[in-house]
Amino acid sequence: MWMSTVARLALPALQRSTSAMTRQALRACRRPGPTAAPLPPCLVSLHLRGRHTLESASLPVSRHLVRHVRALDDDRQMEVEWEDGGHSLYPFTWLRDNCQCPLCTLQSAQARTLLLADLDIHTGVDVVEVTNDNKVSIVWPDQHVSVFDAEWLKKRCFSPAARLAMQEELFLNRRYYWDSTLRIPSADFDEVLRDDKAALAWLLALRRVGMVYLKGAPAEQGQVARLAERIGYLRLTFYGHTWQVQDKPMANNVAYTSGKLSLHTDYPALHFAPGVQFLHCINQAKEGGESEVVDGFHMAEQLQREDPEAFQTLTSLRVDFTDTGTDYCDFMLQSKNCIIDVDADGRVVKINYNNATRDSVLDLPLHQVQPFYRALKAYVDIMNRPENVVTYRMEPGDIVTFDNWRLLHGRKSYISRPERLRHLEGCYLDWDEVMSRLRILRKAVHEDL
Ligand SMILES: C[N+](C)(C)CCCC(=O)O
Ligand SMILES: O=C(O)CCC(=O)C(=O)O
Ligand SMILES: [Fe+2]
Ligand SMILES: [Zn+2]
Repeated sequence: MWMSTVARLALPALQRSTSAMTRQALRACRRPGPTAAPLPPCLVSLHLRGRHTLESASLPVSRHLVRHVRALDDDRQMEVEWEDGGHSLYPFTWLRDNCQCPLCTLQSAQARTLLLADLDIHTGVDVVEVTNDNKVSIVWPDQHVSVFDAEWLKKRCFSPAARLAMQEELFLNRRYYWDSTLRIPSADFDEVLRDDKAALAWLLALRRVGMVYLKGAPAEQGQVARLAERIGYLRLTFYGHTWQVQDKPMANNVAYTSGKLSLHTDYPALHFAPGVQFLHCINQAKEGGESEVVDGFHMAEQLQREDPEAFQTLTSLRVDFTDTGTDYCDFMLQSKNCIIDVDADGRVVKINYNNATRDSVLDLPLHQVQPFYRALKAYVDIMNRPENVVTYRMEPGDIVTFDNWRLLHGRKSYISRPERLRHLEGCYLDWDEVMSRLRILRKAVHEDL
């Protein structure tokens, strides 16, 4: 199994920017150039999805100076002319709504106290001017005064490019797509727990690549919970705070047998499936039990290209999923999910597919049943192509952390030995909490420089 070390590679890049750091961390996943030392043949092809460059994700370091401001009263907008020649427009309504003064904002919570009932969405302005400390001050008709920081305004510019850059900084939605040549980004378990830079590199790669391998954890229960605490808190489900993947009598889930698990995302029986999954190998089988993963977003893109009709079907038809049993407590789940979720702009955002929990109830008109199976088969066939699948074998102490909205994972069947049971411990988190920690770490690491 070939891997690249995210933490170590990320360090020198920190002097530049977060995005440079990501780039550095991810460079490890690329196939080395012809000048590199003799290398294993099976490395990497990643390509970046998205329209803009990595640089736009960087935290701004330059200082933006305001040259001039003026009120465009007819448009009810304020225009800022920047020292570098650029211009930004800000609607009066938005400016009044976002007044940062202690009357309009609860400073301790950085939250708006101004009520919408008290916002005049047709307001004019009396005076706009640049202060001598590079701020913009506005006097409103009722003589309320707002003062805006130039940097703060610049980041909130409404131009398409500025909005795109801000959204990328907040959400890191650009992904590196991969296939079987991926070198799984890897990091040291203890380092990630101890060191903020290592933790940041881990979460950046988890977001961009969708998967990071952590090595060196103790081969005993409790480690995925420690890792979840590093971020915030884990996601409780009916299978418990953490759960033990073992061959169990009267298994309440196909995962708890020694059988093969075809490529799946976990928990499509929930309408909001867990965003992130950790799996820690405590004991591996002597024979079988190897792991497989594919990049579900990349596979969806391939499906869209090769078979647009199937893509259309899987992004529009909602499929029933079901899960009944007892574990943390008794449960009887039903959900309806598209196999491929797209956002309002048609971008793939989440895969929901576990063949084991797909319900026999299929809420489709008769004529859509066969087209649905045809489409699902087309997607699964693409996933199962050897050039798309990454195979690895977990050993005791290994933890795989991955994007459960994006990756599909599976395992080969194994021979179960009761005296030395194969044992993985797993847990879930959600992306909101993971991204929250990522932003805090990014801020802390940048301020530390
Ligand atoms: C591993 N486990 C049992 C917690 C969940 C398996 C995934 C699923 O049923 O969708
Ligand atoms: O046993 C494994 O390797 C994977 C288990 C799994 O996918 C699951 O528990 O959902
Ligand atoms: Fe799973
Ligand atoms: Zn105010």
